[in-house]
Amino acid sequence: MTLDVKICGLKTEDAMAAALDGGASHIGFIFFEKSPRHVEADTAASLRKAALGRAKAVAVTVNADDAGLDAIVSAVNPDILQLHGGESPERVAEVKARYGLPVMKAFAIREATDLERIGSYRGIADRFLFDAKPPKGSELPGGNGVSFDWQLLAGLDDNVDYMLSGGLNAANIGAALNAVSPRGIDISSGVESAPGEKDPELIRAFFAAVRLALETDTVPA
Ligand SMILES: O=C(O)c1ccccc1N[C@@H]1O[C@H](COP(=O)(O)O)[C@@H](O)[C@H]1O
Repeated sequence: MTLDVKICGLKTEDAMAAALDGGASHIGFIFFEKSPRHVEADTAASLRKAALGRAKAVAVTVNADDAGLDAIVSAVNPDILQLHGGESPERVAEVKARYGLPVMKAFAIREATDLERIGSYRGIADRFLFDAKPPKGSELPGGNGVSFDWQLLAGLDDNVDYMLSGGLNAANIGAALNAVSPRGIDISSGVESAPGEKDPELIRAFFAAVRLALETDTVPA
């Protein structure tokens, strides 16, 4: 599978095994206490061992300070930091320099103008992640199972490296990959039986749907 696939919000060994056996290129751990997917650093450190040599471990944080990031990086030794809050370009640069790790910067998208913000992060963030804006009242900046209009990304130039995220699941991934050509996709609540509860069967079904989509002619090259 040349498309990167990130299964995010992993908390258990059986979910990790389903993600890795399915062919995940990235596995994500959420460090955000309000999330039902939040894990302590020592749990993530233990889980990530199974991914060594198989998938990249992504630490997902939201406006984390240096002390919080220090604790995560030293315990988990992630391959990538995903910054899913309102981190400025200067903060992204600071984080990259402090840890020497690639940074994936998340952006919440609802309308075309939301994409204008990526301009000041180009050359700083290593990759972008496009997620939907959280629904009103949600305490979570991500993991809401909400999609946005993928066509908004169709005009991006080819060298914008991004992961598509937000409300993806086995039923809609074919349409998503037919609409746009991300270098990676990222899923969390679409492979859960309840908030924060990953379902290995749904993980397997998602990979099957991705493979089917990639095999069909409808996916742009
Ligand atoms: O999943 C969470 O709880 C979460 C909390 C804080 C920041 C990001 C979070 N998840 C990210 O949300 C997107 C999409 O999730 P979904 O597939 O729509 O449920 C994904 O990038 C996660 O990394």
